[in-house]
Amino acid sequence: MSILTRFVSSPPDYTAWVLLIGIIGMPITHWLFLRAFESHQCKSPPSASYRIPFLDHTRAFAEGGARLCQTLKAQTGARVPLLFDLPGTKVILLTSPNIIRGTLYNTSVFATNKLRSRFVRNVLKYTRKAAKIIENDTSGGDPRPLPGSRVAPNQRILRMQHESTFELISSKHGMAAVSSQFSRIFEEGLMTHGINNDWKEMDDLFVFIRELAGHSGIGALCGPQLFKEEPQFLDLFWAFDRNIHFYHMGYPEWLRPEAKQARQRCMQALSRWRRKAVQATSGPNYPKDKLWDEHWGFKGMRLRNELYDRFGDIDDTGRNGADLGFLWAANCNLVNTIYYFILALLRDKSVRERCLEEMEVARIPSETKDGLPRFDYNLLMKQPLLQSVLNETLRTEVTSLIARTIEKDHKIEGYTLPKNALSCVSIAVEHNDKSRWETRPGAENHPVEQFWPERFLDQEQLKTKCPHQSPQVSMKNLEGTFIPFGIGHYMCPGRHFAVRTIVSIAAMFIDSYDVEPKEEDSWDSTERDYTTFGYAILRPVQPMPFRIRRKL
Ligand code: HEM
Repeated sequence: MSILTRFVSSPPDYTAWVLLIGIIGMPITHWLFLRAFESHQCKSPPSASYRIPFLDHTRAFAEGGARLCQTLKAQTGARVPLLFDLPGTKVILLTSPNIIRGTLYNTSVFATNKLRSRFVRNVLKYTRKAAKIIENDTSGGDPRPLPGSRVAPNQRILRMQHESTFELISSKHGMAAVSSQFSRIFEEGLMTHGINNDWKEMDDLFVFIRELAGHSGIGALCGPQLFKEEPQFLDLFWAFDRNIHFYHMGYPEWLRPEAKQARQRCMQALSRWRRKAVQATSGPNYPKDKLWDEHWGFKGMRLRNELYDRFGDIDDTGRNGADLGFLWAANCNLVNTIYYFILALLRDKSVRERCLEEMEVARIPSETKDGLPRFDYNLLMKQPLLQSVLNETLRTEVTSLIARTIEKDHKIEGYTLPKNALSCVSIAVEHNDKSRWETRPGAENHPVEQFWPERFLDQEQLKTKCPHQSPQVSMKNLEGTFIPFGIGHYMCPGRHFAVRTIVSIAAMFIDSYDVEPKEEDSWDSTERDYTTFGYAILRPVQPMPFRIRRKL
């Protein structure tokens, strides 16, 4: 009897049937058993702490600012993913280096496109169709598309933005061009204040630096024409920055007319600026290789406009939004970091003097008429204390939230992160985790809340090994813990430009000017205005009246 006939014989051949069911059923049973075992092993993330269920978490994310900061910081040190159950969305807070590395590097599961799309629609006023282009681009910014992505090469808007803007600003020549324009505008601005060898009293150090650095940041990227189109641009820009959470949440504009007006006027000015730049540079004699000119500012701004020509759905409003978004990303953290870094150097005489010694190593002859100093940037950046103070400034001040959507169920450290939830890493939480920062060698007596300028110096080398050698910066065990620019594929594309610019500006300023607070204790205020928490570095609350003079 053939095998097949044994299944259709009468009476039935029960042995054959039992064998067949066993052969097919065993692997299935095995698979089901494994699945059940795995899901039993992988728990759902526990809920983040709250006082009033549901309400506390919803209110924190809806309101943002100080309430969100408090709610997130209360979870510091959790070491497991924590769930915030919000109406219609689950947000999973990811903490600890293992979990952060295991998620943010995994770009096929932890994606940015849907969140970017929401941001450009709500904050930057893209049309639905234009936002869809961003949403559909799952290919990432690298030359090779991310695994699993099938976006057509001519629809890879992220890649094109990387090529036109981010790679250019990170390149040796691009970075030097924009950074030197930044310094030029900053120094010209300083000169207009007429500060000489006599003390001059001023109202607020933060406003003073922010004006100078804001003009420089926007002028270095867009050239001088934008401020001619809208002399109030900087004030409107900072008003836009203050309202970023309001826009992002999609609240109706009529609730805050000043927010509506600030964004509208910024975008109108950008529209006029771009139209004029196109007109002035469309002739055949325009030197397209120039990295910087008076019309476009940075070449990347012109290339961005040309790239949008390839996307019919990105109209004038979309381009205004795209440019405003880029200006915002470039300046919202940079400008305030310059302020806090300069403040850290001014506040502590011993640190300032040691940093001035380090700067001497990098000094090069100044050729400028104003006598302002010049430094070799590469040498400046190698100076350990300067690096440590800058890192400590970034550690204590950066508050950004790094958000992704979870594209499929993902298991990590015994927990299942559910598909369609939102994952979120809080830089402020990671930068304030005592269990990681206070256990570093030599850091036991330096609480995370404290600004400790030497935190990033190798304390072991300083104290035990070679106390006579000049100190080294140590980033040991900080991967996934110190993340001011994010981590992984979507890390900040402006980070090299930012560091170079911050250090150059601070060195020039500290070397050339004496600055004193009018009221001694105002130097130490750590009070912050939390309005931009999660998006950008916070502003100080108290004005800081000061006196300033050119060094003798
Ligand atoms: C102290 C200064 C800065 C800090 C602390 C900072 C921090 C960050 C962080 C945390 C992110 C999010 C990364 C992620 O989602 O994984 C980011 C994104 C970004 N940053 Fe920066 N940034 C700074 C300066 C700059 C500058 C100077 C530029 C431009 C010249 C810039 C351009 C951008 C852009 C365009 C993005 C979005 C990238 C994307 O969509 O993939 N940033 N930055």
